[in-house]
Amino acid sequence: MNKVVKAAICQMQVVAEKAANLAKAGQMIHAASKQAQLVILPEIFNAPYQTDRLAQNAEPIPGPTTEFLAAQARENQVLLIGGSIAEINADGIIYNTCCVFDETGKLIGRHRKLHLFDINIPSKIVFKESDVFSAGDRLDIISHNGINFAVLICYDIRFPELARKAALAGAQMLVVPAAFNMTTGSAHWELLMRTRAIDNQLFVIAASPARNPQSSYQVWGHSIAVDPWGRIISQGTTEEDIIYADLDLSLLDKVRRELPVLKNRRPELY
Ligand SMILES: NC(=O)CCC(=O)C(=O)O
Repeated sequence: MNKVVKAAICQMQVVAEKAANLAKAGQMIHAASKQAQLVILPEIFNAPYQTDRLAQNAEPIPGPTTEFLAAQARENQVLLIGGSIAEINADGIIYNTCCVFDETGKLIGRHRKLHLFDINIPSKIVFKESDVFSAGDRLDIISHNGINFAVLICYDIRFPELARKAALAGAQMLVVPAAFNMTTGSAHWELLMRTRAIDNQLFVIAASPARNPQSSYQVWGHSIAVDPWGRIISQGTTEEDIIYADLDLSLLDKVRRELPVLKNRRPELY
């Protein structure tokens, strides 16, 4: 296989007004489409990532935000990993959900966050996603134009079994809409993305929002693309920006051939 995928991460600043977030996402997707075929948005890109604001911004799928994303994918001819939104289903259950659209605007994949971000680090950060969200219950491999990938949403990346399951099911890349915070982001963001890439010898592409001083939840930023050897291909700062990365899928075969850790596993022992 010798295929280079041109990816773009839209590290957009998320503000209070949904219309402004959609407008910003649209501008960034359009700009990114000039150079990239795969475009990624961050977690909860259409509304503030605050537990007291998520339910009021929840939408059905299909709904206004996913219709907007479908149109963006179609008009800009990109494979669009639509960050995530608060999804409300017919029973009133709310999920943190990523939708993936192909270049015709067709919904080709959906991932509901599997691990809810409930943490309490005294005098640093308390966050309880489970006050609002219910957890998803499945992991899918999405295949499109010879690219196989899994979507993990933010906190999902901390669970090595999940990433391993995706790799063993054929994922060549983990795409991670995210919104790490200042405390855990500074400690673990880069390490986790690089570790999952090394563990599983695949690409990891993680999209954060840009930092917004007005937000109650301060994001870490530093959107990142990592190759199967664990090298950082490109990384953002805390500012709004589009981060580009060329993903040479032939590297995956090379790394797995030369250092065959996936083949050398002894799953019967652990
Ligand atoms: N939105 C999230 O899931 C945040 C995850 C996070 O910050 C972490 O440290 O994990």
